Amino acid sequence: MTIRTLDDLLAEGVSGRRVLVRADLNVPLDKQTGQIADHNSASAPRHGTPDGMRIADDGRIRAVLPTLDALVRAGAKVVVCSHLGRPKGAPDPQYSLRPVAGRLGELLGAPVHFATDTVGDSARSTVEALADGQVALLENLRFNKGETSKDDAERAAFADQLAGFGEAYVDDAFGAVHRRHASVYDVPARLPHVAGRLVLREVEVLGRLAGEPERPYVVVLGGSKVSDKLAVIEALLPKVDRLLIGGGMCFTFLKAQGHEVGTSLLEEEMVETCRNLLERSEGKIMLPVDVVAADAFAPDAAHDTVAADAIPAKRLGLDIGPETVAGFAAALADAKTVFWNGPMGVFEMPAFANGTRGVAEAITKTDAFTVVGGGDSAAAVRALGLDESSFGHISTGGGASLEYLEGKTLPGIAALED
Ligand SMILES: Nc1ncnc2c1ncn2[C@@H]1O[C@H](COP(=O)(O)OP(=O)(O)O)[C@@H](O)[C@H]1O
Ligand SMILES: O=C(OP(=O)(O)O)[C@H](O)COP(=O)(O)O
Repeated sequence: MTIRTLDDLLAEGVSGRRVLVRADLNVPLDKQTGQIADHNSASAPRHGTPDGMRIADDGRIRAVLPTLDALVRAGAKVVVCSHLGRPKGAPDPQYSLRPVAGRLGELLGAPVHFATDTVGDSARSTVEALADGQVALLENLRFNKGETSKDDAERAAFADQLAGFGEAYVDDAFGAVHRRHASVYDVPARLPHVAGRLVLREVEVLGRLAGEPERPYVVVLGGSKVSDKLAVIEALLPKVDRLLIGGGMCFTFLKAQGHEVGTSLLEEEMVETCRNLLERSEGKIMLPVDVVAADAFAPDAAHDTVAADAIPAKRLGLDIGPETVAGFAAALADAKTVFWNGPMGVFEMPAFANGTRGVAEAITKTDAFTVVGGGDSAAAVRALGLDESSFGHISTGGGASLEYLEGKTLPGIAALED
């Protein structure tokens, strides 16, 4: 099995050819409403649009620049596609990629032509009008049911339309390679396909962790995509020495231990799974002993640190508490390999950012090989003003890197193999 690379495609010559690039431009956005405090503007300048959405962190846009720059310099007509957020298969203005087109143009130093639909009239005319070395961005892939459909025929019909925009396909969307979606899985079957620079680099570095990581190997999990990640824990447990669970992930486990979690993020139908995992974990799983519980999901909500087994009924846990941070730091201290995915709390609100900051700092203090994965986790590192160079690798994919570490064959990687 081999995977051809962007360099192979460039060697064939792409001048004047239309190249379809699947990128993961799923950047964190916030609204200019003051709802989320602008605590990170010093380290991460925001890029806004008149319609009110701002890019809180442009790391995922920057990550795809090496691939796009190379194609532009080689004179390709570059058609970029991506998802943003989780719209439900129909246009939804809050998930428009328009602000991303603006920022991508600034970073590339040339305007990016934005199509207001994904495969409709606007996309067709935008792609048609591209000159050599120009870049177009299509509107959010997930505005179309076919992108994420479980029905093969529905995905295929959408993939046929998308593939019509390229003579070759480059996958540089590492953050989405674990998704069996039309643009990731079905389009490469229809076009000559290669891996972009970002995908290659991610696979190379994460390969170090997927093989024989130096021990102790500690994995830290948080964030809010609870059901996605619970599925991964089972496979990871035998490979790790310790698994520290915070963020929105921890409440389903606390519930499984018999504690009430108030109105915290909870996957009721996964409680039994968590109970089984705890029973079989041989003591490897560490959960919070205290949490910061608030009376609302808001930056100015009243909040207190409470014991993890005493969360008041009307409150929700928005961060791990200081005792937990100290315990997690101790569990990390002798690690030789660390993988961290998912913020420990709602770090976007300063009142609930201390857990994420504390655990991130503890990770940087180890002499381990450290990898941070995930759009929001990487954004948190930058937003909290942490030194990016003190981590071994900052991956653009959270779910993708976790599934890669599991040793799974990922649909988006398999689709590139010849
Ligand atoms: N206790 C919590 N309750 C609700 N949301 C949380 C909690 N802790 C963290 N989060 C949220 O999780 C989000 C990131 O989750 P996720 O997408 O899983 O991470 P990543 O993008 O790094 O993979 C952040 O926006 C953060 O606000
Ligand atoms: O943000 C992403 O993943 P991550 O939060 O696991 O890093 C990717 O863009 C994939 O998005 P999805 O989890 O909605 O498929």
